[in-house]
Order: sequence, then structure tokens, then C-alpha cells
Amino acid sequence: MDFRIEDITEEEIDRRLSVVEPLTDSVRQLVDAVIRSEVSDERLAAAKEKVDAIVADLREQQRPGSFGTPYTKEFIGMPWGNAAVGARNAVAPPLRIQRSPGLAECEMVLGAAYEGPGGCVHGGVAALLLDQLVGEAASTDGLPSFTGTLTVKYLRPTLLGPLSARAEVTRREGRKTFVHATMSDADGVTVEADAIMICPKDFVLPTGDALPPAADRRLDR
Ligand SMILES: CCCCCCCCCCCCCCCC(=O)SCCNC(=O)CCNC(=O)[C@H](O)C(C)(C)COP(=O)(O)OP(=O)(O)OC[C@H]1O[C@@H](n2cnc3c(N)ncnc32)[C@H](O)[C@@H]1OP(=O)(O)O
Repeated sequence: MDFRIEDITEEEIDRRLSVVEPLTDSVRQLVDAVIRSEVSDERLAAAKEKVDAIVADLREQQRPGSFGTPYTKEFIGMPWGNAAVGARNAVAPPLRIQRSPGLAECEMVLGAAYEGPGGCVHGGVAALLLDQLVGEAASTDGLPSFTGTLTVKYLRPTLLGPLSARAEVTRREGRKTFVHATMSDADGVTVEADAIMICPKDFVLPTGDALPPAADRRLDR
């Protein structure tokens, strides 16, 4: 696991986000445009040339492997490559997760890029988003919790469009946290999930450091 420490200020985090978030959003627009475009084959082929030129430009300086999760010395996480919430990851839907003790919730609009059955949200996407939310709800006490078991029940098709999701801790038992989560459309719950989240035994950061006291840990930016 990559939890490297990066010694930067909160202002520097904001500055970096102000550059990468608009770029990520433009790439999301690109993905949506490629899926739904009805321009000619010639214009699609010309678009490929332009996209290839941008990719070559970005690859001039590239991290090896994945982005990992850097933490500041104040333990603010920056999981910007994360598949569900990464600020630099256009695969991740644009989520703004609100957290309070034992609770994580968000509203979102899922478009063409998240389709499974025609016009509906892919079941794996729903599971991905609920997995993230149960992890965030379980971790609001500052202890990192990994998903041990996630059980997902699809109650009815979830139509693409505006949706909300919510995860709430129902009980804690030692290192185990039990979380219930739902995804809903305007007519009510479409997917529900139950998770057993586990804080690994004797968790130490891969930097070799022990976890800081809970009060000093911050959730991700
Ligand atoms: C700087 C810090 C900032 C911190 C704040 C940041 C937080 C920022 C938000 C993050 C949000 C992330 C959201 C994404 C969440 C993912 O997607 S995580 C990725 C998917 N999950 C994984 O890869 C986990 C892989 N599995 C493992 O690493 C290990 O098996 C586990 C789950 C950590 C457990 O290992 P372990 O600690 O050795 O467990 P062990 O001592 O054997 O068992 C402990 C207890 O758990 C039970 N248990 C063990 N495995 C399981 C299981 N799979 N299912 C159910 N129960 C189990 C055991 O039966 C035992 O129960 P009791 O006997 O105590 O009643």
C-alpha cells in the first residue's frame, strides 16, 4: 500500500485541486462526448489524433505505477487517483461526500459513462460508490477501515440521472464496524448494502509510522 507522506500545506492542497479538478471534469466531459457523439467517422478519427497529442504531452513527466494516497504531516489524505472519489480520476463520478460522525452521504448525477442495462446504472458502479461510502462512514472515527464483506441487494433498476446515497454505522465491535448503506432516486431506495468494515490488526502506515492519535487524523481531501 502507498500511504507516503507529502509535506505540504492545506493552501497548497487547494491550489493543486484548483488546477486538477477542472481538468478531470473536462476529461469526464470528453468521455461522455465520445459515448454520445453522432459526428461523422472522419471527425471521430480527427478527435482521436487530438486526444493522442494531449496524452503524449501529459506523459512527458509521469509517476510510475499508481497515484497512491499521500498524506500531509497533519494526516490529511489525498487519494486523488481513487476510482470512486479521486480528484484526478475522470473515471470517478463527481461526488461531494458530506461526513459527520458515523455517517457519509452524497448527491450525484450519473450519466452515460455509468450505464449498465440500457438507461440504468451499472450494478458494479452502484457497488463501487456504496463501498466508498461505507468506508468513509466507518472511518469517521479516524481509524482506517477496509471492506471485509460487502453485501449488495438491488431492489429495482436505478435509472441514470440525479441520485443520492447514504451510509450509516449501525454498530461497532472491537475492530469491526457494521455499516448500512442505500442508493436512492426520487422515488426511494433502489440499492441497499451492508458492510463489515475492519481496522487491520496493529495497523502501521507503510511509511513505518504508527497511526497518529485519532483526534489528529483527518479524512481525505
Ligand atoms: C492516516 C490515517 C487516516 C485514516 C482515515 C482515512 C479513511 C478514509 C476513508 C477510506 C474509505 C475507503 C473506502 C474503500 C474501502 C475499500 O474498498 S477497501 C478495499 C477492499 N478490501 C480489502 O482489500 C481488504 C482485504 N482484506 C484484508 O486486508 C484483511 O483480510 C482485513 C479485512 C483487514 C482483516 O484482516 P485482519 O485484521 O488480519 O483480520 P482478523 O484479525 O483475522 O479478524 C478480525 C475480525 O474480523 C473478522 N473478519 C476478518 N476478515 C473478514 C471479512 N473479510 N469479512 C468479515 N469479517 C471478517 C474476523 O472474523 C474477526 O472477527 P472477531 O473474531 O474479532 O469477531
